[in-house]
Amino acid sequence: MKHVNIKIIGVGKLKEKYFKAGIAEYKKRLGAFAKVEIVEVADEKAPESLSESEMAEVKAKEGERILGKIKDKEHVIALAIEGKQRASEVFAKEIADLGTYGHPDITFVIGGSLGLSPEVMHRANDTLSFGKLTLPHQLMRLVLIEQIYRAFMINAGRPYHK
Ligand SMILES: C[S@@+](CC[C@H](N)C(=O)[O-])C[C@H]1O[C@@H](n2cnc3c(N)ncnc32)[C@H](O)[C@@H]1O
Repeated sequence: MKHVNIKIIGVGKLKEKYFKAGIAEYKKRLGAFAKVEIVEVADEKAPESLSESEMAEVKAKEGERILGKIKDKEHVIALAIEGKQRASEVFAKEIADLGTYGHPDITFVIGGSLGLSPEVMHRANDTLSFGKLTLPHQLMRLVLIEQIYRAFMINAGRPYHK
């Protein structure tokens, strides 16, 4: 498989030590296969009392920050509950194919507590859903990086994936 560059863009600073430790571990493991960058953009305050238009505003502001971190050449995969689900083996092959067929810069985007803006969804080349369950965006980073690591292990034919 050709070399690929993985970028994960998330909203807000990761606070919990246990998420940080898990992500650091998979980032280290993934480093054997790919360049990995984790980018955090600032979140907007989103109290319970926001109106529809205020919520759209929060997503739009966070979305602008996300888009500011994405270059034209990047293949963007937006994480969304209503996005496309696939088996880990299929996901692994997609990553390998992107590397092989000229899209080595793969960027995953995880929304904030209210989700991703329409502008970010529009920029995305693809979507990825982990099912109908809503995962907290911080935990999503950990689950995602494990699945990316799993994909590389599958592609390398290594005994990790069962
Ligand atoms: C707390 S969720 C946002 C929930 C928001 N109501 C929505 O529908 O997007 C924060 C982010 O985590 C990611 N996320 C959470 N659960 C997911 C799932 N099951 N599949 C894919 N992405 C998910 C998405 O990127 C989402 O924008």
